[in-house]
Amino acid sequence: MEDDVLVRVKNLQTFFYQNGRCNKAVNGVSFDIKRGKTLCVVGESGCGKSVTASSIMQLLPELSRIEKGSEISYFNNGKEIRIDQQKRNGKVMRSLRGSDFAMVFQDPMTSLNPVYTIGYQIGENLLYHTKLNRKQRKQRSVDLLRDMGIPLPEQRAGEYPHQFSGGMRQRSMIAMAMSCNPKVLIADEPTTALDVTIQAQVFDLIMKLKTERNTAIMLITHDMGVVSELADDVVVMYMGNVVEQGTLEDVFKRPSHPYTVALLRSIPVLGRGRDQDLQPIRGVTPDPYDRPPGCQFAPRCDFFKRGVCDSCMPNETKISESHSVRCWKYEEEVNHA
Ligand SMILES: Nc1ncnc2c1ncn2[C@@H]1O[C@H](COP(=O)(O)OP(=O)(O)OP(=O)(O)O)[C@@H](O)[C@H]1O
Repeated sequence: MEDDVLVRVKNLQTFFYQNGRCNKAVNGVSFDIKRGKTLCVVGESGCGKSVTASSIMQLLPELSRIEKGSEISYFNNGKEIRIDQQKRNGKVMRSLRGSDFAMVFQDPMTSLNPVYTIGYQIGENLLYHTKLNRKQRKQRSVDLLRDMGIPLPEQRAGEYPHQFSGGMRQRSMIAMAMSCNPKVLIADEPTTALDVTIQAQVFDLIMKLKTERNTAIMLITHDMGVVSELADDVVVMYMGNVVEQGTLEDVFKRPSHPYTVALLRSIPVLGRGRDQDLQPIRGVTPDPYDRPPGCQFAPRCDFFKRGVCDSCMPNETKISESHSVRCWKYEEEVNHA
């Protein structure tokens, strides 16, 4: 095992069961989260980004289940901790969450408790995961708020979430997440509720943590512009599958899955010039409870389409050491090479 892999997700399948129907929300997802790297997971709404993150943190919504055959391995000083996904080893996960792995959610107001001060809420995480006494916890909470760029941290630590602006709440959430120096920070659309300038400040902060503390970042976004600025590695998801993954250069310079190509053509990307011709992706995503049997993107694919695409799901094919694609075009090329 390479030393820099901190989380390895292999064939993750997380399904929802409702009224006798099944939604294969995450269906065979594999990737690594590596020390000091930013992995951006990108794809349109409902493709399974958040459910993948919740599966890694073992914080799944009701009605969902991680299926047999799924593997998530956590690495601590090179030692592998594998959680039995069926038994969900709560005690081990609780000790990992907050100390080794932390998560920042889309809307800080849903994660912050309105009746406790910000300082108290940061201190609570320290209480569970460190041996610091009350005074030390208080001091560390103030230091963390200062590190996150919150002015007058001594005073702010004694204030309540409603007294903070949206950007400051998100910074406090990051302070809370970083309180025990986690090795992995999962940020699920952390700037959705913020305006553009504050978004940039929050991303700057996350990137500072990556460089200064060598934290591994898994950043979930639907914004290819953000990906192009921040990612080292990119995972592109569509309807529960990883359709393409590779380094930033692989995915942006040599996009290979028809969905990635369409996604890049449909959004303005910095550096491509003013005359870029934007083309929306035709069609809509299918009903997640009634998915097509073959490639999930086949009904909308304009670039490459064979009969097999409608009937069978392609496997992931490696097209270079760092770059893989789930598309029949590449599977056929590799098999016939
Ligand atoms: N609590 C839930 N109950 C039922 N179905 C859910 C729940 N959460 C997610 N799903 C379903 O799981 C699938 C994946 O959803 P997920 O939230 O992971 O998508 P996403 O890519 O994160 O989208 P967004 O960018 O909108 O957050 C979708 O089909 C969604 O409807």
